[in-house]
Amino acid sequence: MEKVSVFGAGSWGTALSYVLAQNGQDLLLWTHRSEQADEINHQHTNKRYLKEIALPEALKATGDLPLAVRHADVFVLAVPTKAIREVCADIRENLDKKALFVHVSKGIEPDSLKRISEMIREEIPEEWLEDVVVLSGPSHAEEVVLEHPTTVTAACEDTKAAERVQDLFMNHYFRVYTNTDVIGVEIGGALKNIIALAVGITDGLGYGDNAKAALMTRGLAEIARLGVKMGATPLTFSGLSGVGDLIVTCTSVHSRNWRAGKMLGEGKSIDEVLTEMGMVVEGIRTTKAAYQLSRAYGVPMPITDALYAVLFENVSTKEAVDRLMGRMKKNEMEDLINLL
Ligand SMILES: NC(=O)C1=CN([C@@H]2O[C@H](COP(=O)(O)OP(=O)(O)OC[C@H]3O[C@@H](n4cnc5c(N)ncnc54)[C@H](OP(=O)(O)O)[C@@H]3O)[C@@H](O)[C@H]2O)C=CC1
Ligand SMILES: O=C(CO)COP(=O)(O)O
Repeated sequence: MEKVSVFGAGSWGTALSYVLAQNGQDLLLWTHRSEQADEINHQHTNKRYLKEIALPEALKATGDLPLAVRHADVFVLAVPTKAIREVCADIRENLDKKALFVHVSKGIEPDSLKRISEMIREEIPEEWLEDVVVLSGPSHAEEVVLEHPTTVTAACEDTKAAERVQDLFMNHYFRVYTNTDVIGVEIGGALKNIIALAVGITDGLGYGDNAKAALMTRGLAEIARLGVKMGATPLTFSGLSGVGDLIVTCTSVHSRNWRAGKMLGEGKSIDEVLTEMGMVVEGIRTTKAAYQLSRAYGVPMPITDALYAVLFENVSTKEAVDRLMGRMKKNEMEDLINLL
């Protein structure tokens, strides 16, 4: 049994706490809302994020961040990318021992263009940081808490650290693999949200499965192109955190990114979509970061460019699709050959 604190009690932090509590880990879930901690401790629900799901009684929550830091040797960060630095800074203020940091968020920071493991390493002094492991893959919280079979990957250059995380989470419905390609796993997990937004848009516009397959296939090509230029292993993109997560996010009604895209395609504004969603839609900020990354690395990313134009340049969704279809002709394998 390990002492684990999860930071962030949204859908994913709560679902992962469900798994950890069921696995018999000594688990504490931190939320910045103390009334939510009360609900989890006394009613064993987190209705705002997971509706009527009954949480295990062993899943204890707190609104006291210093207590959560003192409690554990393993910290699981489950807040949106935008909140990672703030939560790390609060943890840092209370640290007095080394800890293993696990992050489960899927995004890239615009402007700095940092991946989340890089942000954590910038915020937590080396003397307190045992290592950083990323846990990622096709895994909607709503299905994990129903104990439906789910597979993810734990990535760290140090295989032993990845295996420790594998042992923490693995059970009969939550299967965890390991991987040493942190860059590939983080890039795949973050950038699939862009493609899910784009697929949602085409669904909202009334286009069919041909458009969906086109975006998923060419989306994976542009994600891999960028990822490999950044140092990822090409094969990672055919794994759980690559094509696996791309499939689940582009095809599931649970995906906030897909749902947001669909509403945009139906003609709603970004503000209307975000208000209606009430949960994080990571792909919006990540589109900005990926647009910047494509320029920084000199990698063409036409789908990202089209979505950027919709989100930040007021181009209509229909016009963005027409621009994508009207691009110059090319050989399908042209850039992919270089990945081998
Ligand atoms: N949901 C899923 O199935 C999966 C999500 N992920 C990733 O996990 C990450 C978290 O997503 P998810 O749980 O779904 O998001 P949600 O929107 O469901 O929840 C986010 C949680 O973080 C809290 N939060 C936001 N900002 C802060 C802050 N500054 N300090 C403390 N807490 C904060 C929110 O609090 P409040 O209630 O006050 O807003 C909320 O509890 C994302 O990067 C997502 O891509 C990965 C795999 C699966
Ligand atoms: O990453 C996810 C599933 O693996 C969740 O995707 P959404 O954030 O689009 O809901």
